[in-house]
Amino acid sequence: MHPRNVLRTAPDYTKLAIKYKDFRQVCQLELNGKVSINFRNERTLRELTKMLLLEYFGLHVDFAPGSLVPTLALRLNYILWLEDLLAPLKLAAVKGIDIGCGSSCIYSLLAAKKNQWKMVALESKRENIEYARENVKRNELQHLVEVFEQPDKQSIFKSFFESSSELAKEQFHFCLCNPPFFDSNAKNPFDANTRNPERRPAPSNVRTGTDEELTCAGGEVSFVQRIVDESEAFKERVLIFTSMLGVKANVPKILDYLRERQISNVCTTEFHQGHTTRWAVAWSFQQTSLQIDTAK
Ligand SMILES: C[S@@+](CC[C@H](N)C(=O)[O-])C[C@H]1O[C@@H](n2cnc3c(N)ncnc32)[C@H](O)[C@@H]1O
Repeated sequence: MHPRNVLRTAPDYTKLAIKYKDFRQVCQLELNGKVSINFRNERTLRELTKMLLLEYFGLHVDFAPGSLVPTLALRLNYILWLEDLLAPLKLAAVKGIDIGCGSSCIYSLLAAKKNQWKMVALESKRENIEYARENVKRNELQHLVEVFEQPDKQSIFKSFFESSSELAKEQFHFCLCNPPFFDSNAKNPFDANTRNPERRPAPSNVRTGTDEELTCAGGEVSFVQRIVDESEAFKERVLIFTSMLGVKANVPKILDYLRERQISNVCTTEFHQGHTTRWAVAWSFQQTSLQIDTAK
């Protein structure tokens, strides 16, 4: 985990269960008086994420029924990596784009609340847009986060930059993305595995999220390739383009895709959270060299 991740030290769930009633209701009390958490239960994960966001960041967040429940440790690792990438630029005010913010709007809320970054959160799913806007409002972050309704699921930046939004005229320092992972064209989309079963234990968390949130034609590789394509069209509008990847084997595919387009200012990283590892790629068309691999 990133050295600055507050969840590097395991939270005291027993203390937190005493403090938060809704979280207490999904905890199990062990014979030794400590509480345990069943990470395989969706409701438990919801209450856990809600409670951690409130405890560590004072954020009140709700999720659309059935939608993706984000794990906080991973989202924080991504934000902290972005902080590291941006640090050499010594910017007074940071502006970012969150591609596919989900119903929680978690990345934009964290970026705004933790770092006062100004965020545009793009989302294509109607219900997620409504929840995301409500989450921004509930936390009084409307001055920092604008949720933009993506009218075309095939579009990444185009619809936004060509919209009449005042923010569309601005330049952004970064974009981030947790792309839909599974391939909707596959026979059994959810059979795709993110891990090598011989080397890594089974995931401890239940999978959450609707088909629409988790799948797209071609899976995450196609989605990130579309970000690369559109980054070429909008290279002057965003300084550092980034995306997360759910599978290690997809990292070289994206690096090859970037290389084929002669995009050479590139770096990668790994996000470690317990048994779960994720990867991320960053690229830029500007001169400022990106930090090289910083596995956290
Ligand atoms: C895997 S979820 C990530 C949600 C959230 N960012 C998180 O990490 O918890 C991907 C999100 O992208 C949205 N999405 C898919 N295609 C999109 C597009 N072209 N533009 C904006 N959002 C899109 C989906 O509806 C979904 O909410």
